[in-house]
Amino acid sequence: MPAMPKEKATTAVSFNNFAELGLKKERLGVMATTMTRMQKQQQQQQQTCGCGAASAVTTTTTTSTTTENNNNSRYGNSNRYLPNGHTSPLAAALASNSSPLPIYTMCCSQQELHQQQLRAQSQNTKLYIDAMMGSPSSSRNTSAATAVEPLTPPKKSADDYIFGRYIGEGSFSMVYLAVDVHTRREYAIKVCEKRLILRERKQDYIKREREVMHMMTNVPGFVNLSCTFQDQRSLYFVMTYAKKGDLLPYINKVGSFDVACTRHYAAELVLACEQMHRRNVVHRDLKPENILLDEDMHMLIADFGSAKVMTPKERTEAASQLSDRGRRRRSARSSDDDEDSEDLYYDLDDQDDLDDVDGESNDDVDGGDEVDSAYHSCMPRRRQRRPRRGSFVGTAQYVSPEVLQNGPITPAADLWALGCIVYQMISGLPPFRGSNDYVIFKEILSCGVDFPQGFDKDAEDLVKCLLKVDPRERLGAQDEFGYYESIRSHPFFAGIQWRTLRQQTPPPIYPYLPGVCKDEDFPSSFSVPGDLEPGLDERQITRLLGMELGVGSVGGSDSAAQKTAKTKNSFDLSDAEKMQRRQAQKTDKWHVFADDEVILKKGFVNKRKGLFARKRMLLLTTGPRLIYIDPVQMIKKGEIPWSPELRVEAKNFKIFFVYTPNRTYYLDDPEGYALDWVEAIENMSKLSYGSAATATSASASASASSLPATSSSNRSNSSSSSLAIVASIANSNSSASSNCSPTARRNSPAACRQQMPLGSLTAPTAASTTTATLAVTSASAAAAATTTHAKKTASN
Ligand SMILES: Nc1ncnc2c1ncn2[C@@H]1O[C@H](COP(=O)(O)OP(=O)(O)OP(=O)(O)O)[C@@H](O)[C@H]1O
Repeated sequence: MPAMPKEKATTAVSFNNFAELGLKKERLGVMATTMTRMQKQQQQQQQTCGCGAASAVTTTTTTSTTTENNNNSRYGNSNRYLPNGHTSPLAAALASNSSPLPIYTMCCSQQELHQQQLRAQSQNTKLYIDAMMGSPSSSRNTSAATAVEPLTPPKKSADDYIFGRYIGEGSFSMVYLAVDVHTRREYAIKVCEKRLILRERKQDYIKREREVMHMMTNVPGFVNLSCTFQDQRSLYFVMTYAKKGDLLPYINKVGSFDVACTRHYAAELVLACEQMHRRNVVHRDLKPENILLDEDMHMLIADFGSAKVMTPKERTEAASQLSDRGRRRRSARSSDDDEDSEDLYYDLDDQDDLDDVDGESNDDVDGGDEVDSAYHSCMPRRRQRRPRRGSFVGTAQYVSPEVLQNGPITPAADLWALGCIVYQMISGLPPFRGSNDYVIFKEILSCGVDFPQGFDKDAEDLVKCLLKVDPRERLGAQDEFGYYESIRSHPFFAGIQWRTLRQQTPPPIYPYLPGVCKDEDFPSSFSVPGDLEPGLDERQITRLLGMELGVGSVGGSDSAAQKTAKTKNSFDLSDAEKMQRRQAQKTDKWHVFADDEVILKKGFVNKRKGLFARKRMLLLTTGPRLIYIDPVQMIKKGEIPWSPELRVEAKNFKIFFVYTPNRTYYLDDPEGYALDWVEAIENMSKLSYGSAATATSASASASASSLPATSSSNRSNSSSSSLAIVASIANSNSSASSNCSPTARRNSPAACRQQMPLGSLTAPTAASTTTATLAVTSASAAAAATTTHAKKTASN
């Protein structure tokens, strides 16, 4: 999920590293003993080497598919399960790791020696991973010897779960939905490949994630870690399954949330921050992708790989460092005792990789434009990662200025992220955007936040209070430890019942469209376009009622092309007609964007994403395709993907929505041809996918046409929309995931083979519900708009 390299590559694990890792004392002690034993054995082996050169000996734990159960093994409370009185599975694992089997003992050349040392180092690293997760070999040995076998909980292994489907992937992990064969409970199981962890040197990351997940298990609002185990190839984290996926696709789908919805999720995030911070955990990578949603649409915070667990001393030191205004980032670099201090340092003076600072990606084939480009850059995926000389913990768009400047890490870093996320929920995009990290970082340090028109004023104030460059000035930073009174009492949160928040049903996800009034069919801001001809002739009526078939809403300058288009009302063109039309449109300046297809309809629209809008020329072609073009730069910006699931809905004469499985496109035709567009797109859909694709829509349309155009009907439209949004995202999640990705196949062919349909795992009616709901919504909205128009015409 996170796209940025989160940490400096750790050196191969040596004994000294353990101390840096801040392991608990007893664990450190046991590890020390083990490592000393290993070193001694190596020395002994070296002594047996007769050539005088130091030869390395590697050891093996004779790994097998035996697994080690760490179930319920939170340190300190699970001793009764552990063999030989060890205080943790880690200790038990390490202590029993005392009989490594020598693989070889041989005299060797320097080169061989080097290779052997590398192998030994890697083996030590492996042992370290074993130690983190509980060593399989050690557990086997120990359990054989132990007298307390009956107290050992049943060992878990991959065989205890049915792996249902692929959910997603991280840098070195795959996450699957699985069912415990004994309890039938669903879990998300993160399977981390040891090979990749070693290669990427992510041992610390994994250790930290496990440690913090343990700390946050059973805390409301967090993904529980049910158990961990491992086999020869992988480490397994068995976690709460967050059924509704992460927050980002929801924002993406509706563009942005309405205020009630934003308020609720922001409040849940405040509670989560309180829970973490009172445990001295700073997440450091809060972002919509790391906010998962449970079945009831409540937040579950995940992904603690970047988290920092602060000791009280560190907290005090950070606080005092914060007050030292004269401290500059370069001097901080040498003195900071944060284990990640070098990782955190991002050198903004480094011009080495400042290519494309002003560049803008035009190659957005996924249906994006420059807003989307910014958006996509806000969702840095792994493939967007670039190796850097200095890196940092977190994700570019949400990283706080003090993290960028290598300042002391305090919980206020998460409050900064909270401000970014509130901004994104309301507006659709994070506050700091840019074509590359450098631009984003400059934006962050200058804290130049623009609030687009329509941004809720209380939300704006809250965001401004949270996005303070000086962490001490951030709202909540001076509050009582782990209780953000000043945030809770901000006017934006008025009405929030904090104590029962997680028991309440979250508000449905409504798009936030200040231009679309929910209580009237025509927003008061509607103004008649100046370039329309006066009168109410047949053509105007047709335009107003949206009955004109297949004729484009073309601006004045394109009226010739419009006349050409008007000659055909049907999209069902013969080959000869197509050829003729193509010939005729060659003089049209938009023709070059149509890839030699016939342009059936075209017109300027404002394409909205959250509160942001861009003017675009929209083309409907015989493809069928919906292509949008930047009319200033004359660049194709993207396409709305066609599929049988594509649906279209008119909100009023100006605004229409195009629903696709993964995104809703909010389009605003300033000339008021929204109903034309709906009609044309539906016609094209019928033509491409048969009447079945639109049959539901048509029948719903017939029945919905008798619906009164009241505000309540509008509200129910919105409600249907939002339900559909949840259903369709959940559905698209499952359908997208049900296809085993290439990476999944590559990494876990067995798991992919196991992708059997698990009846209890899927929501079989989701697709049909979504389709029907959207169709009804579309039809009733059109009916509402038409009826109201008729009323207005009559009154005129
Ligand atoms: N408990 C869970 N329930 C449902 N989905 C999950 C769960 N945990 C992770 N996922 C999903 O699985 C995907 C991969 O998650 P994972 O934690 O492996 O990687 P990541 O955190 O995205 O990336 P990285 O490991 O690089 O930080 C994500 O898309 C995430 O939304």
